[in-house]
Amino acid sequence: MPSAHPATILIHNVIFPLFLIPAFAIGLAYRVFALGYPNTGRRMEFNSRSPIFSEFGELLEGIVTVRAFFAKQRLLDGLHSKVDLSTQMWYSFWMAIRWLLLNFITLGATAVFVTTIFALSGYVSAGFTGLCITSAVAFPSIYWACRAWAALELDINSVGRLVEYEDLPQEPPAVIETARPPAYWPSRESSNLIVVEDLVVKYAPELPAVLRDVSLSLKGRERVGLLGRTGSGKSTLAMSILRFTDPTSGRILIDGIDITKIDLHDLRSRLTFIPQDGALFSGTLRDNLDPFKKHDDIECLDVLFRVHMITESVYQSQKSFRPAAHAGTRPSSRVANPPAEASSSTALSVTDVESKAPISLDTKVSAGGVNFSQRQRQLIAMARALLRQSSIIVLDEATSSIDIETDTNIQATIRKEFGGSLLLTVAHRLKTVIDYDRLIVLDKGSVIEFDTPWNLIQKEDSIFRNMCLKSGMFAELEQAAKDKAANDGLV
Ligand SMILES: Nc1ncnc2c1ncn2[C@@H]1O[C@H](COP(=O)(O)OP(=O)(O)OP(=O)(O)O)[C@@H](O)[C@H]1O
Repeated sequence: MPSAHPATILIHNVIFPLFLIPAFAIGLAYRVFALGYPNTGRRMEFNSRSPIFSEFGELLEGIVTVRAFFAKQRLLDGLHSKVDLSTQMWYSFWMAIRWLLLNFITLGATAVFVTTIFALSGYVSAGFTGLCITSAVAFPSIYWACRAWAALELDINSVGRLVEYEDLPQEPPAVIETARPPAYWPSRESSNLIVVEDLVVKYAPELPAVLRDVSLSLKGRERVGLLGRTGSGKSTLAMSILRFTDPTSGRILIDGIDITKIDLHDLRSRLTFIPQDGALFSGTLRDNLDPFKKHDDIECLDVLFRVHMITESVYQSQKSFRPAAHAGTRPSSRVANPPAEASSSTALSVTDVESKAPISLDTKVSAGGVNFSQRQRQLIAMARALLRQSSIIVLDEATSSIDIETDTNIQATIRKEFGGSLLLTVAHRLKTVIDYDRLIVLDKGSVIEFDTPWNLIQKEDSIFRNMCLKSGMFAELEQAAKDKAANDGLV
């Protein structure tokens, strides 16, 4: 093989670096396109798609409200515009991909062209030219690297979100072995069963206080109504007792124990909460009533009957087929004597079963209890509370979606069955709580009135009296409050 001419070698060594100029320019162009793409293409499309899913999910959750307010068209238009935007972004995304591919192919062709020019000028050996051209032809495959990189970035974003969720403030550990309350806690005989001291609650450090310096003391076996305008903090106070929100300052003592010092499981297993919309899980009705299988079937049927979920005829027929199924559990003390009001003619005529098939303990419950109405879910929550017989029961507007007739029956059941417990009811109906022992009236997070219904209704400038006057049932409420006070020997 003839050796290269010395002049050629000189030219190679001095002039060849000239090739670096177009190589640098082409490399820079690749970099600009490659870095620009992930910021524009996939992210635009991704960001415009997630609002559709979240809005659709919210829409399904609130479909009843949407229909009630005839907001279907407005929300549909909103959803359509989001779908339009996402489609535009999707189109732009694919156009960006094509644009990127076109640019990369052009850059690859430019690189081949420049190499060829250098080769033709004789400055580069044939072998080196071949190597350069082969490499330049492969340059557009950077395109796939770009797409993979963009996909990786988006996936890493999802991991980033998971890491964020990991850093969210957590509830305290479920079990604090060193601070377990005694088995008899909380005692229903305590004269200071719930004591709230200077309680301040905020939902977030930057938000204003929802409860401000709330102080009160509730006795065992007392029935206390919690009243106030919307947003006054009734639910927050009720939830604070179960530590759904922790105090910003102040404390809540239950039968002498600060509830922040014991574990959540102990606290919540000793109290009963009947929420507005009782949560149910998938399984049978029996599983929902008594998940830990502590009661026999007849006790479960008994409580269903007591809350008017089943009629007396259904109760009697199912009872006869069900001996006490769970050996070793305590026998029902109530079965022999069905509740007085349940055996009355009113109870006999009440049919609370909304479906035609009679409800039994084996009735299937779908996840979330969606095959039961909200009213039935509340009744089941009440039946569960009856089974548990806790010394503290918190009811959050538990009768708000129940018709007047059923409400009357339920109220009678509550009075009879929960007599041995401290009952704290978040109420919207004055009638519900007018014969309670005491009423708490909240306004803007502060307790402004706390007395017996009779004392409050008599007070000329009391907010409770004003509420009664505005209800249009003043005379009836006043009489009920007076009867209650007379019963208690207060008048
Ligand atoms: N999760 C939350 N995050 C932030 N603020 C909240 C939250 N829940 C309630 N609030 C605010 O706390 C205040 C009190 O709400 P709360 O639900 O306790 O009042 P309420 O008297 O029970 O009202 P309602 O009668 O409408 O149920 C309201 O201003 C409400 O906007």
